[in-house]
Amino acid sequence: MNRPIAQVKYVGHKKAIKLSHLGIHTTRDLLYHFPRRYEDRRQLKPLNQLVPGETVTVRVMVVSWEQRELRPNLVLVRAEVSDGHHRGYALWFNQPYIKRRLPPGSLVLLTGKVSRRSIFPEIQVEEYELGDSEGSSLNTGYLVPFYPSTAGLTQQWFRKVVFQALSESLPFVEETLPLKWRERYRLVPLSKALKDIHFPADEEALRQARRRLIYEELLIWELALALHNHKRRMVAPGIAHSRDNTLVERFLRSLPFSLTKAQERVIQEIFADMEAPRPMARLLQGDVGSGKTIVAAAALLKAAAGGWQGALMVPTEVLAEQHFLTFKRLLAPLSLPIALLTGSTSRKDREKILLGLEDGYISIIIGTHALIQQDVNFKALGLAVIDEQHRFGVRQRAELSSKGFLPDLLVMTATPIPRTLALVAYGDLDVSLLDELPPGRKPVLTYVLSESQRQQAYRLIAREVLAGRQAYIVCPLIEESEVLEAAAATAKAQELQTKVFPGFRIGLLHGRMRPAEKEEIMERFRQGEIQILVSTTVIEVGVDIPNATVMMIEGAERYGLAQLHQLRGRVARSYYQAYCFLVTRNNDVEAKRRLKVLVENHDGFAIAEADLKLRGPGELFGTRQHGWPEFRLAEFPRDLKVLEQARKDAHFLISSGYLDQPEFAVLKALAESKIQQLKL
Ligand SMILES: Nc1ncnc2c1ncn2[C@@H]1O[C@H](COP(=O)(O)OP(=O)(O)OP(=O)(O)O)[C@@H](O)[C@H]1O
Repeated sequence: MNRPIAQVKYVGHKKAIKLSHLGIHTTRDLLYHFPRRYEDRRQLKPLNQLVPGETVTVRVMVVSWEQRELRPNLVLVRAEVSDGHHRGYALWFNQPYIKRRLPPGSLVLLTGKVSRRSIFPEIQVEEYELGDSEGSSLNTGYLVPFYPSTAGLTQQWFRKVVFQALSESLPFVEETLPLKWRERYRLVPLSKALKDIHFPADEEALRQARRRLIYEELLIWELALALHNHKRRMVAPGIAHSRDNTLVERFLRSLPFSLTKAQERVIQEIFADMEAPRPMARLLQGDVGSGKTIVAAAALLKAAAGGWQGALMVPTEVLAEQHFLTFKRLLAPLSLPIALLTGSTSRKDREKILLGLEDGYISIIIGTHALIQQDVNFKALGLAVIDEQHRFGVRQRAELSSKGFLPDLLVMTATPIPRTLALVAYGDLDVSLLDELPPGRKPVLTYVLSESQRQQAYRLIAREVLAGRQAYIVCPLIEESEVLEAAAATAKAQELQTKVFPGFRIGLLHGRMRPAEKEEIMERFRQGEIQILVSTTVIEVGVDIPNATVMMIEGAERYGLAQLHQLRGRVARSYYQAYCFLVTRNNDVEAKRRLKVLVENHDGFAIAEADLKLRGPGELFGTRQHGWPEFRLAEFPRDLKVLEQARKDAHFLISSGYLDQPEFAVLKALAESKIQQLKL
């Protein structure tokens, strides 16, 4: 199974390089490179039974060719084909060389979409295969696999090589699940599952193969997380923070408000964990504006009061700066040394800070991923807090913790994640919930507007600004182009300043600005000097300016619901009534229907569930690489039940000691290599 792929027949050096681009280096990798779809080629239809609009595969002979230039740069090549009884046509566009590949008389399998202009059907060919070529039996007559591929590797070649690799290695496949375990869930053996996932005899065989492989994939994932945490907790005792809360209590009394019940409860849960000698691993979930910052401050302060250092890592510089200012203000009476470290900290300051962290002078450090760079060392890191974790991965979390010796870990997220999904993304963390907003918060009045109705929003913005409040106007999301996004925001700000709000002070914020510029703009907005802030989504997470009461989002249909809820959360942070306008294209009925969810719901969890159903978990977390694990077969929420079972099983296998039995050795090794791969 672990043989280099180049040793498999038909592969060779050149193809091996191509395969490596797909992450395939060994036979095992190839066998775990699963088809992305299958095509039912068990019954090839005769040409006279084709229905326009359907995608079919037919086996035909090429009779003759013709070629026509339909317009400049559009060449049609058309073959008359026959299935022995009936006539039809096969079409290719701009591929005149096809004629040479398939001279009259060639037997060929054509896959494509059917249309009918005359009495004979036409097939616009998406794929063709020589019908009598070597290995053709792999390409027809059953559920035919289609692989994720790359240039220069055809589907036929893939099928041939996978088949070859299967026949060479199936006898040596090491079963990962002992018979008894498989019987419990009625799972097929691994060798059968691997064969059937590539070349299933029928739908049922495919279903069983997938069931088996999904369970295995999730079990290995859960085992890796559980083993990692188990070790973390067992290897050595963690830090037992001091039980003396004098300083924390003084701090809490100094706040201009009293804590909500939920904040009190959550702080107690966190403190109990911190005082215990076991390393804390806790996820704090709280809807936007529920007051997570105070909770983090209390925990960091508790660590610092007992002589340990605390670190708070956040995803953006804007946010780091904001938290730094808040903490400085909140903790000023306690005269604790606090520092800010981001990518734009000057070299001189950075050196000073690194020294302060090493000799223990700095008690609390706030920063971006600049905190996990190699040369950052702590004297005694006792608590690591990570805010907005879905922007980081499991790995960054581990990197920050590794700066101390088993420090307590608190992960905070504002994206309300359904409990079960949190398990996938965060693994084995205990969960605390801030399920209450500070008193007096009114739901944000939310309206969906067409572009042609935008004047309504402008009128309300004018009214609010005149009353002393402030507004955000967020420009449309342009994926993968910060440059275009910045340009659009700049143009928008100009238009608003000259045409719509000439009397108001308008500011501009986008991702292409230097961090110092961004900070300055945010500070001027915070001070009320800027009245309307035109921005890209850089303000999405965590920005806290209670005087802002209007959020207008252009091109709202481009955002996920959970993301819009985040943005709207920027204006629900005070006693003032706040407003949110979601502007979409005229007549986009579908978008309007989707956005209605936000008009009707103010609870982040309900919105996240709705978003999950509509767009899938990758979107819920922003983009794919943001900490959401990639699975080969498992999909969420579809496979949540299996995941929960796998999680229970992983814990049982570890706590019962079964995992150390020889029959589970293969499984354990796979889980351990997963830990390596994740760099936990
Ligand atoms: N118990 C409370 N009573 C009144 N106001 C509070 C309370 N707790 C926090 N606040 C205030 O509510 C606002 C939101 O708090 P905070 O920024 O901590 O929210 P958050 O949970 O981090 O939200 P987000 O996810 O949007 O960043 C802040 O202005 C904060 O000072």
